[in-house]
Amino acid sequence: MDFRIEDITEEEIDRRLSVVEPLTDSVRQLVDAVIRSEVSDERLAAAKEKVDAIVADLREQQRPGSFGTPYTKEFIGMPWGNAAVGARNAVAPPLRIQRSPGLAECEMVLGAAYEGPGGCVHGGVAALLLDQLVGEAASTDGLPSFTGTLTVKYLRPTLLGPLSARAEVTRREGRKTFVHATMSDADGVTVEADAIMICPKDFVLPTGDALPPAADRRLDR
Ligand SMILES: CCCCC/C=C\C/C=C\C/C=C\C/C=C\CCCC(=O)SCCNC(=O)CCNC(=O)[C@H](O)C(C)(C)COP(=O)(O)OP(=O)(O)OC[C@H]1O[C@@H](n2cnc3c(N)ncnc32)[C@H](O)[C@@H]1OP(=O)(O)O
Repeated sequence: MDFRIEDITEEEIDRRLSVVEPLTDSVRQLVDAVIRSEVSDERLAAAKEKVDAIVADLREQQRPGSFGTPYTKEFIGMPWGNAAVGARNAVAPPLRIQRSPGLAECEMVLGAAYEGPGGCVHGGVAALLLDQLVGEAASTDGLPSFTGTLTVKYLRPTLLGPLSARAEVTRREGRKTFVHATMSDADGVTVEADAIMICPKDFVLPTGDALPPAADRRLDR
């Protein structure tokens, strides 16, 4: 696992985010436009050439492998490649997660890129987002934890559009944290999930440093 330390200031994090977040948002727009475009085949083929040119430009300098999750020395996480919340990852829906001890919640608008059954949110996308939230709820207050078991119950179809989600720690038992999560539309809960989150045995940071107290850790900016 990649938890490298990158010794940069909060100002530098903000500067980097101010460059990459608008780019990521434009790529999200591109994904949505490709799905829903009704322009001619010729214009679609021309768009491919333009996109290929941008990809070639960006590939001139690439890091090997994935982005990983660097932390600053102050333990601010930069999970910018993360599939659910990565600031550089257009696959991740645009989320702003609010965190408080044992709780993580967010509002979002899921569009065409997140479709499963026609007009509805893909069940795997709902599970992805709830998995992220249960991880954050468990890790903001207590031990950093990985998902051991995630049980997802789809109560009724979740229509694409404005949604909210929430995860709350219900109980802790040693290294295990139990979390309950829901996704809701304007009419109430559509998906609920229960997770057993586990802090790995003898957890130490790869740097060898002791884990800082929960209050001093921030999952991102
Ligand atoms: C500031 C610096 C912070 C550094 C960051 C560090 C860590 C980062 C962690 C979190 C990051 C923060 C936020 C996260 C946000 C989102 C996360 C998204 C969630 C994910 O996307 S995460 C990826 C998917 N996830 C995995 O990739 C896990 C793969 N797996 C393993 O890494 C091990 O398998 C592990 C660790 C799960 C257990 O390993 P282990 O050796 O510690 O377990 P052990 O045998 O000692 O069992 C101890 C007790 O847990 C019970 N138990 C064991 N396994 C269980 C299971 N699966 N389900 C239910 N209960 C289970 C036993 O029954 C026993 O219970 P009892 O004590 O009652 O007997």
